[in-house]
Amino acid sequence: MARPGTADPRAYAERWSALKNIPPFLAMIWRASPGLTAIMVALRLIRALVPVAMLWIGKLIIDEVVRLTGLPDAPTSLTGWWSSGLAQPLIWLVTAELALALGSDIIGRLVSYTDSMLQEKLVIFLSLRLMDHAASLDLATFEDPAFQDRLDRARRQTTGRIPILSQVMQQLQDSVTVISFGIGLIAYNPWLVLLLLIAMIPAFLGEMYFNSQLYALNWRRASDRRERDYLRRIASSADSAKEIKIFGLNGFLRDRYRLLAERFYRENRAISRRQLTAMALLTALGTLCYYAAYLWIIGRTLTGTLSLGDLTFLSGSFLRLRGLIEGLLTTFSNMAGQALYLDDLYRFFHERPHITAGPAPLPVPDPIRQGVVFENVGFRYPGTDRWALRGLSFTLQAGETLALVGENGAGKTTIVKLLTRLYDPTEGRILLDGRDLRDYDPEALRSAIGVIFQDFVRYAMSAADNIATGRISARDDRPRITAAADRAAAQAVIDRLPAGYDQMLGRSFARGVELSGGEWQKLAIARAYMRDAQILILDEPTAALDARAEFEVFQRFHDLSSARTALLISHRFSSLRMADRILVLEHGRVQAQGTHAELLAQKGRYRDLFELQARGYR
Ligand SMILES: Nc1ncnc2c1ncn2[C@@H]1O[C@H](COP(=O)(O)OP(=O)(O)OP(=O)(O)O)[C@@H](O)[C@H]1O
Repeated sequence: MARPGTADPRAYAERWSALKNIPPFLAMIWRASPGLTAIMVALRLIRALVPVAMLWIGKLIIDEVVRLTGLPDAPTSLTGWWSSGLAQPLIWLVTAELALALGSDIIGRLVSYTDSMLQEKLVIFLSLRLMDHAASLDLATFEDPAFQDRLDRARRQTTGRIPILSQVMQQLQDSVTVISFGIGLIAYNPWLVLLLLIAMIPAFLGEMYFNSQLYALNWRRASDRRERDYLRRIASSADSAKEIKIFGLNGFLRDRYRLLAERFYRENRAISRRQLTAMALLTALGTLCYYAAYLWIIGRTLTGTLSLGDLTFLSGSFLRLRGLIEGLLTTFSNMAGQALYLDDLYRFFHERPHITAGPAPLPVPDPIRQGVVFENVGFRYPGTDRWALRGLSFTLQAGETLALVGENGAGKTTIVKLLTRLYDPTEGRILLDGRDLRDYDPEALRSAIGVIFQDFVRYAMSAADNIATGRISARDDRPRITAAADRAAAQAVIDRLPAGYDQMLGRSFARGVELSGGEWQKLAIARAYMRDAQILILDEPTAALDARAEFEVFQRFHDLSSARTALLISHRFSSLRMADRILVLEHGRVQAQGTHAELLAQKGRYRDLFELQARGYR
């Protein structure tokens, strides 16, 4: 890693090449709202030409005043001027100047208005794209920390990079203004423009350099920043407040946060200080050049080569040009800096899922006739060397309820992830009705499976929506939601809520009601029933349920799943015994299988675990 503030030539070059990101960004702005973009460009173009027009009319006014006051028989009173009609052209000029000034104000307001509307449109457009794209990616991608960094950066771009829109537009407008002033100046003396450019370029390059340094620093710090944000979040979130209070973790979290934040601050400061001195010198150079040109113009006016009007126009143009070019170069450098960050957004958008439907995916059989077969399946999580599953073979027959049992880390949840194609096996294969899972469309496959994970999501939404997420297309089908709640023994939970099915749940929003762990779990189980899926998977669905609730849930599960293929994961033997068959897993392999009675008779691992649990109840 480069020492903070040290020159990183790669970052400098990257900055220039990042400008290539601007055209696709403009294309996105256009796609976000073609109408507003067109209006914005038109308004800015008009506005761009106003300054030169105003200054030129100003010059004409001064020259006219000088000419009129120099007339041998010039009137001496205002009424005299009025009645003589001599001042008529002057009045027209002043009126034109006034009209331009008023018009420019109005256009300025319109530009701000379209700017902010367009920004809103762009945020919506980018956020929707981000959400859609994130949803299309593999779970493995999400579990990769490098991807997390990229996602974090991209997420910031959806709102953080919005100023680039105004910058690009302003740049366009200012360039047109600069060209219009430049043409005026060149007409008098081309060297003036050259002098101006020479004065500006060092400051511009300096600005570019320091911005690239700051970007490089931010880039390197993405993962630290994520940790910093994470610490701040857990130290101040409702979910963690309980544990942080009880364990007195605040000091520990604060210290870690401060350590990271201060390191970031120090590195930032080092660059900013160097920027301060260097840029002060380079800007002074610009000022010197401006005064050199100013002297030249004054000299030419004294010698009579230029008129008084020319003097105002030229010195005004020069001053405006200097400000404009300076602004243009700084914005350009900023824009190039912002464009670097756009890289992160594009890189995220270019991320592709690997688990996709083949060219001619098979329809998922309905009904499933044979079931699922794991054939010598081995699986390693990406980025790890350890086999989570190895040489795993078993069958889940159609219509049967199969239970998985095993100690923590035995690989139970991993089996579910493979079955739902959140991951593909590293070796071996999984068959559904004799065909590899990869031959089916993953989305169609997932919609045929109802699964509730241990770490199901507690949506800060209404109770009805929390159930409807199991089949969001049936969100308005209240009878279906009620039936699912009933099957999951969740009806009583809903009945106790002040607003019933419409009750907002969780603590995130006003009027939200928090549920107990078991109550949430019942809603999650209802979610699985919403699906009407061919294969039902419950991954430790009853861990938070009390004994009576668990009995009730399983009784219903048993009644309802008699004709349905089901996979049940549980540590509780009371739940396991209702399965048709039980698979005992150990270190990612099948250690034994059979019915509850058969396994007990085998005097193996299952019986040991059963005895251990039973002893606890005696
Ligand atoms: N996302 C992941 N990345 C890397 N390794 C993982 C990941 N998820 C699980 N593992 C590892 O894979 C192994 C199997 O995990 P799995 O979650 O399938 O176990 P389990 O049997 O469901 O355990 P539990 O009873 O605790 O839920 C574990 O050793 C775990 O450390």
